[in-house]
Amino acid sequence: MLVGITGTPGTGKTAVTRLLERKRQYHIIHLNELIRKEGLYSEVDQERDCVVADMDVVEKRVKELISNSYPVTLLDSHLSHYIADNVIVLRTNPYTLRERLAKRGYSVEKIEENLDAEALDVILVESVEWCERVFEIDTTDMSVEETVAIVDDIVEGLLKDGEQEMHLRYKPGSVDWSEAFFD
Ligand SMILES: Nc1ncnc2c1ncn2[C@@H]1O[C@H](COP(=O)(O)OP(=O)(O)O)[C@@H](O)[C@H]1O
Repeated sequence: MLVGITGTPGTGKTAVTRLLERKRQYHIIHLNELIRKEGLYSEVDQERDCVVADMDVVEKRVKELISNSYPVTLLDSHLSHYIADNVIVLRTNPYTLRERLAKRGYSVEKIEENLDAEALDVILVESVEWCERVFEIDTTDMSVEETVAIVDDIVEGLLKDGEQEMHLRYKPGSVDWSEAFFD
């Protein structure tokens, strides 16, 4: 089973999947690294300082890499919802996100673009459009370990057909930054 861990940059996808990697419970693909390492992109966006992934090629490569030795492969990327049917969307309050992205040295424009995307639920909406099952976690006041524990619970629910309960608890649309951010 392929499960995407998606979300706006800075919401914690890498921190969460790196910690999960240490537990060796899941096969984990860090998709952005793979795209750069294997050149799975069609162009380089100089202005945004990023690459434009060739999603057909990327999807094919991910399917090749899915390991039969693990029941679950986690796909870490803000693009994972274009590939996986099950996705967990990590959310972070835009004010907290601003601090995280500023620490990364992002330009003001890049920070604002990402904060708008988070505040407007862009990745959540795309996920609901593209994926069969979508879960949403507000990680703002959580530790990485707490987020990992919830991801574990959701994946276990998916494996045991117990996703209904998880779905109620982490249903998409439960996070709303509009009041906090647009007042
Ligand atoms: N509850 C949390 N879940 C995930 N990351 C968190 C959490 N709280 C704080 N963080 C921190 O936020 C940062 C998120 O960065 P990163 O994992 O690279 O994000 P992304 O991969 O989504 O771009 C990390 O420094 C991480 O330690």
